[in-house]
Parts: sequence; C-alpha cells; structure tokens
Amino acid sequence: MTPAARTQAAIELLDAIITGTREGGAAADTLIARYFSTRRYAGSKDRRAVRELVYAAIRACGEPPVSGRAAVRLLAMTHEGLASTFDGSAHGPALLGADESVAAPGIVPAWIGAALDRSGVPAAEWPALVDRAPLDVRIRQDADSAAIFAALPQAEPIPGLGYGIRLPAGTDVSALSGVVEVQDAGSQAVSLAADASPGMTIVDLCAGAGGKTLALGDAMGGQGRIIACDVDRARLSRLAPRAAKADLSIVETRLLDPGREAVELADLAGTADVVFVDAPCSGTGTWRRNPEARWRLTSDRLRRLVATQAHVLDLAAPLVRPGGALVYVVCSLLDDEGAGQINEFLSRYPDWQVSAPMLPFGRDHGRGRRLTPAHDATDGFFVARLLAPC
Ligand SMILES: C[S@@+](CC[C@H](N)C(=O)[O-])C[C@H]1O[C@@H](n2cnc3c(N)ncnc32)[C@H](O)[C@@H]1O
Repeated sequence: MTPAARTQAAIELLDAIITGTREGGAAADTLIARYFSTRRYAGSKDRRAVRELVYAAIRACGEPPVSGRAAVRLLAMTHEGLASTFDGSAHGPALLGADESVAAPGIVPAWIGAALDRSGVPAAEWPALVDRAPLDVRIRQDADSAAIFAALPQAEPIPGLGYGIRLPAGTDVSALSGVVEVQDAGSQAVSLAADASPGMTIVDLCAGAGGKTLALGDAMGGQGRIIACDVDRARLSRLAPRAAKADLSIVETRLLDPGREAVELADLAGTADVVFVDAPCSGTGTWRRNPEARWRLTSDRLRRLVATQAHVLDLAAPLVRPGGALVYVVCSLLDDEGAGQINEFLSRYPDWQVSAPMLPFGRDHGRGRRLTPAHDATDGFFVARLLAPC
C-alpha cells in the first residue's frame, strides 16, 4: 500500500469505529481485524502502520470526532509526513481543504472529565489512562519459572507480584499458553484481595471468561471449590477450556438466568469463604487497551451499570458464610461505581465490616483501595473487602 492508501484505510476504519461507539458496534480491534480479512493485498507492515495510525488518532481525541478524516487531520497538524499523504491520489484521501473540520485534541470527554474530577483523579493523571499498556502475564505457581524467563528473555518480574512478569507490548506468548496467562498486573493484584488459599469455597460471581477465576484457583493450589458464575453464556463457555488447560479441576461453572440469579444461587447461601464480585463496569480503568471505549460511555449507560453493580452486590451478600469475605472489584476510577457503591452497600448492610485489602499496589480510597495507571503502571481499579457479621 502507498502511504496515502494507508491514511485512507485509517480514515475508513476510524469512521467505522466512531459509528460503532455510537451504535453499540464491535470494538476497534475487531473492526480492524475484519477490515483486513477482506483486503489480502495489505501486508503485515501495512496493517501495523494503519493500526498505529488508527490508535494514535483515537488516543488524540477526547470527544468522539465527527469523522475519521477529522481525527487524522488532527494528527496531520503536527506530522508533516502525514499531511502530505492527503494527496488526492487514486487510493488516497482527497486533498486538504482550508476550512474542513479538524477534531479537537483532548484526553477524555468533558462529562467524564468532570466525573473523574469529582472522584479525585487529578487531570495530571488522565494522559496515563489512554497511554499504551505493556503486556503483563501471570505465571502458573507450579511452572518452571527459569524455563519461562529463558523463553522470554525480555521479561521483567513485576515487583510485589510473585508470579507476574512484564513484557514489551506485542510479545507472542501463545507457545506458553496454559503455563502463562495474559493478565494485567492490576488484575493480578486485585485477585490477591480474595486472600485465596487451599481448601476454600469461593464463588466468583461475575466470572466472565475466567481471567481472575484462574488466578484464584492457582492461589488455592488446585484444592477447594470455585463456583464460577455469569449471565453471559458466550463468555462463561470460554472458562472451562481455559481451566482445563491450566489443570484446574476445582472450577465448576454456573450459567445464571438474569432475574432468576437469587433462586439459582440459593443452594450456596451462607457457604462461601469468599464471594468475589468483579462487577460489570464502565471500564474507565482499561482505556489503555481500548481507548475508543471512552466514546462509548454515556451517562445513561453509567447509571444502568451502577444499578447492576448494586444488584450483584445484593446477590453476593447472602452467599458469604458468617465471618467470610465479599471482595468487590471494578476496573473503573469513578466513585459512583467504586467508593460510592461501597458506601451504599454499607448503608444497606450496616453490620458488615470493612477490612483493608492487602495489595502490593494502589492507594487507600474511600473504604477500599484504588490503582491508577499513572500511580501504579497498571490498569485502573477500585477494590474493597467486606466481612460478613459472625
Ligand atoms: C468485569 S466482567 C468480569 C471479568 C472476569 N471476572 C475476568 O476476570 O475476566 C463482569 C461480568 O459480569 C457479568 N454479569 C453482569 N450481570 C451479572 C449478573 N447479574 N450476575 C452475574 N454476572 C453478571 C458480565 O456478563 C461480565 O462477564
């Protein structure tokens, strides 16, 4: 592809991504993969260059831009070489017009900026929210770590995480699948708040495809019971093969029917040493990986998420045994979903106690702990640990 054709491809992709965020379409990564699956003429260098341009444009625009062309024009203001690709050639973008629109530079949409501000995340920390993330992986506790470091010579241990290593973004770890799990250091850290140990019964109430389930199972040394639940059949169906690959036979999955969860969980009432609630959230802490998600969030969607979080907390509480723990996690930095949600929980359940989660990262925030990309070089999280009355 010519440089101009790469620019045009990035513009077309950005148009699809912008529409996708407005209309609930697929994630940028999926749209990029689909785009190239029907354009076999694009070589790996073309794909990489287009992808980088697309993500640079997404990162540069806080508010959703009016078009892909306006977003790339913003980058072209400071990149002479890029501006020259608007050359009107056969497969390239039309020549630049003097008065066509250019996207405004920014980091987050104004309304989310105000919410971050109210949540005590200073503007100085916002650029890190959309920075590129490294590749973090968790090594299985029984794996031969010397062999893994030999296979991955650029690996660096992550201080504070016994089994976490950091690699340059894009490192291929597929040959080590089952022995290492791709998992952000923040996700690894918040799993430690469960203080999982062999023999426990843990309900992972919002298990999804099981990223944290596998970390909990590994910490349990494969002894005990994990009941991994979710309402999303497709996500949950990915868990069992992953658990099998990681030799974790203690994981059972339970697909819940939305609206009937309490009935379907009734047999577990009062039995769990830990109920782990990795609640559905706005994902404001994970924009490093999918920066277009900040264009997708609306105040209505946030309100619905906050209501769902309260609902899953109410499902979780009766499952905890007397004196057991409820661990609440969101990959969000907004207090409505984190510190505020826990305040609301404690006003509904006044006889529960707060217990400080022992984490290697983060800062105390509200009645829990918060990790931020700027402070901890991890995805952003809020985590709280609550103890049921004895
Ligand atoms: C943040 S994701 C979980 C990620 C997962 N724990 C991991 O580590 O990969 C939140 C999950 O909550 C699930 N969820 C939403 N409503 C739920 C409900 N009422 N009961 C159980 N799970 C629910 C969603 O389907 C989603 O998979």
